[in-house]
Amino acid sequence: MGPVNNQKRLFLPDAISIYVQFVIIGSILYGVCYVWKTLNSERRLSGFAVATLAEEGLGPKESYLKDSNKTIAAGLKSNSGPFQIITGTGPKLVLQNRFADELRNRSELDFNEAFRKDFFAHYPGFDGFRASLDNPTLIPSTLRIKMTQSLGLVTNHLVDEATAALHELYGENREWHSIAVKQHNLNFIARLSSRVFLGRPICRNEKWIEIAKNHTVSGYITDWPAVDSFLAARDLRAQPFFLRRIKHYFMPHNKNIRKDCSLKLSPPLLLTRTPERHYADAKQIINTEVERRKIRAQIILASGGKPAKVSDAIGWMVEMAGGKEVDYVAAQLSLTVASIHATTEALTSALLDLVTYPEIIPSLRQEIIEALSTGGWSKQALFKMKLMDSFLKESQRLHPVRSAVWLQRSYAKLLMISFDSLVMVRMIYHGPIWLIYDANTISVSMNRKVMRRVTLSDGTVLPVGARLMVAGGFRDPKIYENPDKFDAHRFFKLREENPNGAYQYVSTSGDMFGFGHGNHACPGRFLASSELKIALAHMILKYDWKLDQEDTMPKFFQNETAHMTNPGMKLMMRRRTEEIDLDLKVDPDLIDVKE
Ligand code: HEM
Repeated sequence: MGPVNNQKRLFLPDAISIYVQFVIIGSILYGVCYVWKTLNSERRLSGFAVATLAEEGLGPKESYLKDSNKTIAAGLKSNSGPFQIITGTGPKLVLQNRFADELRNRSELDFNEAFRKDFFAHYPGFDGFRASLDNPTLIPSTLRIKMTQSLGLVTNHLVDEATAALHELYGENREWHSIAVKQHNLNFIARLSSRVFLGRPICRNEKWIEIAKNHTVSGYITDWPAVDSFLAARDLRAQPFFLRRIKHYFMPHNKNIRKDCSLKLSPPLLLTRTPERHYADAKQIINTEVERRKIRAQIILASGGKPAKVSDAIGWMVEMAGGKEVDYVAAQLSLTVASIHATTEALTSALLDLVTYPEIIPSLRQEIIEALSTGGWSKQALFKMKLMDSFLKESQRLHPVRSAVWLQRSYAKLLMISFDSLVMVRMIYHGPIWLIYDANTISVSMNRKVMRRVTLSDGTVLPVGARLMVAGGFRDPKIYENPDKFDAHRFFKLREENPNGAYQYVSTSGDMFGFGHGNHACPGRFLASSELKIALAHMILKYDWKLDQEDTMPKFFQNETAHMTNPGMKLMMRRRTEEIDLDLKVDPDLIDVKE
């Protein structure tokens, strides 16, 4: 009898132990399932035309990656009903603007799920995106219920912070000088937002401000700071899906957002992640503050007093969570992702409009003076700034974060921008290319995923699993007279003719949804409006602004369907003497506000 072979086999050679065979076969099966699942989700949707820039010899995916807006514009021109575009993460439906109202409150459509795939929430480093996806209702409901109720209280805190931050960030220089305006604005908005999210002293803690900015808005394209987590996601989308899982370890923006997130071996030989740096640092700062507050509240209660009314998001979230286990650190990071980038963009676009149309400055100054002269800062004073409201809405109409067409009034030089400077900011890989704005730009919003089948009024069936977006009517000549003209008074006049609140900055409608529309419309827009009005009131009364004629770089860039102001853009400014005193004389915690 020969030797007995005790080694059991599956399909692999005897020499490989049964356990290793299980691992190998399991991995192969996992790989096959992953490829099958992904291929399935990237398959085109049957029954919907595919938009493509065929006249430029491009296929659907190349068309979208080269110029998403032109591709969408082409689709809208040649289709009267919904059609699909082929993005880096598979097909998406584009619906004509007439469907916006019909879809706005459909419970079959999910907002968060629309982003899960595009923002790689399951990859290391994308913690900010993951936090909002994992707990989709806490933040919107905290903002909708608690923050909106406390806007009066918040106003004084924002004014207090604006006064301190403006002096530190923009300075007192009375000579004309040039500044990289977006970077200043980013710091300014990070300070204001952090005051509302975390209160004092954290909003002035340099480490926290760095986290708040870097988690959403850091990184570099050549020498220009940009939005790291957004760029990391964008780079990944441009990769073939089967390489993403490996390549993300080596891609620059992905490496940045994963900083300190190194792999290490721990028993029993499992690969684990060390905590993400932003998260670990934020946890230390926020937990210390939560402890400090608990102790203060205990002392006040013990002495028979009543703790003060909560005026920031830490307190509101605790109240909303009602004792449930919540990761407040992840929630704070998620708030910064949702708010700081968009509000910085809005402020920077508004300043650009201000220097491009300086004739509006005297009227804005006059309105601020009148609004504040009868009772100082309050929610009501902000409401009285109706021209400012209209100016902000017009700025958003022409430059929504999700899209815009830049009216090149004073920028003839831009048209001569050299090919070289575009190449300088051309994206690595075959990813999207930054562009200066052109008239083909189309605004899209209302990103949703179909969770249950939806039949539209025209009979079109939206299949389960499809992701969709709706085209806006921001420049529709049937809705807006001279739609390409910047008219700071446009919404002021419309508001006078229709006093139903429809034309306020924070109102959304089926054609103009810079803040989205329907049950997922931006719940932070009321805060954004207050922040922007307070910031601009200070900036307009305390400083003169003008274009920097030396700065010939493009003012806006396009990245897929998102649009952003140039992070390197420069403006000229100098300190002036304000007509009225804008600064609070009393600690906002001591001002009694009736909401
Ligand atoms: C000017 C600044 C801002 C703009 C232009 C903006 C724009 C938007 C847009 C377009 C959406 C999608 C809505 C939809 O698809 O219907 C959205 C959602 C959201 N925004 Fe904003 N936003 C701004 C500021 C803020 C701020 C300051 C916060 C936080 C305080 C915030 C928190 C959110 C949240 C949590 C959502 C998700 C809502 C949900 O899940 O239902 N945003 N925003």
